[in-house]
Amino acid sequence: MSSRADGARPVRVIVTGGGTGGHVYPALTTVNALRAVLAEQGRALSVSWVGARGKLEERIAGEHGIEFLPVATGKLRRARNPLGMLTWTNIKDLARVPWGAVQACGIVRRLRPDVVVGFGGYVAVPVSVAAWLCRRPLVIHEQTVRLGLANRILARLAKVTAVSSESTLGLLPGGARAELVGNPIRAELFGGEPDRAVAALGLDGFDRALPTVYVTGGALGARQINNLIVESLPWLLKQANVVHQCGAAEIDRMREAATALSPELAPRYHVAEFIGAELPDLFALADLVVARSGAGTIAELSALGKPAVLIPLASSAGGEQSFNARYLDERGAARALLGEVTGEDLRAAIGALLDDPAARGKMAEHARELGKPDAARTLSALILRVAGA
Ligand SMILES: CC(=O)N[C@H]1[C@@H](OP(=O)(O)OP(=O)(O)OC[C@H]2O[C@@H](n3ccc(=O)[nH]c3=O)[C@H](O)[C@@H]2O)O[C@H](CO)[C@@H](O)[C@@H]1O
Repeated sequence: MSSRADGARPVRVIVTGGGTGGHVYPALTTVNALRAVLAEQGRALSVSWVGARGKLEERIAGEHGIEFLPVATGKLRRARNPLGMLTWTNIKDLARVPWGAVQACGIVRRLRPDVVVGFGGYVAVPVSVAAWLCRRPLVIHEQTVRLGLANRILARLAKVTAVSSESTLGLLPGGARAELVGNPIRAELFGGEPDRAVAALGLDGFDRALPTVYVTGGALGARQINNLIVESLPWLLKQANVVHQCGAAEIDRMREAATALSPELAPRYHVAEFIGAELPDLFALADLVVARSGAGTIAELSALGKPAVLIPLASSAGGEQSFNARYLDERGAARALLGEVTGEDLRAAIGALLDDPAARGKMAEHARELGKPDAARTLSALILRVAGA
């Protein structure tokens, strides 16, 4: 097995990771950046994505012409049943991990990648272990400020753990090598145009003299945020237009709630289950964002310099979303609403920012200071260095 990529043939990379947008989009963005960097050097990329069957990564890899290879995977849960014992599901999931590692070993042996890059999610565990067992160089990317459970284990096996935030550097286990790169975000997010969002989403009823608030619950939507917004809509729409991404499971309930709005306010409200290709333009249109504080969302808000009110998912692994939200809040880059959030809390936070464009401007500036718009290229350079390319 050759240990270094030579100049003549394509650089062979296995990426792995998935489950949610927070892992999948950084992986996709990095593949695109690797392709671009290598093309500038007149070289090609040969890439395979190892993920879990039926999850977001399979669809996204397919849509972007990336070879997809499935392996078995299971959730590594810390929580057990109330008696403190492992449940049957825990045991089944645990048993799938070594089987996934056996499958992943077969893939790594066959493809002989120059480097394996893990972006987190349960599926990254067996594939990263396989890279280590087969002595292929491993790079781990951590999106969150806190180090996830899987990546804390895998960091010891990796040549380099690439982190998104400076404060993560101190959290790595002894012996692990870390470099700060940021969290890769899709290049197209930087090219948004407000007027295109109005046309693409059909926002003709919006009052363009008023600010626009973009509400997002993360790729799947967030019931808590949906409830808070529905309760606050009659107040909010008097002073702003609202685009509300609510998740597929809640779209009917949200449309039903919107029928109660007065004819004067209703045209200022647009609800969607998911924002696809319109996202760059919508970010450009938004004067304020109300969001969950998943790592992908906060990386985007920072890189784009968007003022935000963050409502973290309190039960995210290790309270990671609360940590993210607090991190931005302490740096003046967002307003975090922690613990039990009431409609009144949300209205106070939104109202303070809508009434004060200068405060929004300052918040946007602080957000931009934390942003790392070059993360994808920095990470690509690191990956190619580890690959010996
Ligand atoms: C519930 C859960 O476990 N969440 C985790 C998950 O976040 P999750 O994947 O839910 O959220 P993130 O904020 O990290 O990423 C969401 C991504 O989806 C995109 N998007 C969202 C809505 C939409 O309509 N269109 C769209 O494109 C966002 O722009 C972003 O790129 O992985 C993150 C990264 O490890 C973690 O920080 C989160 O705690």
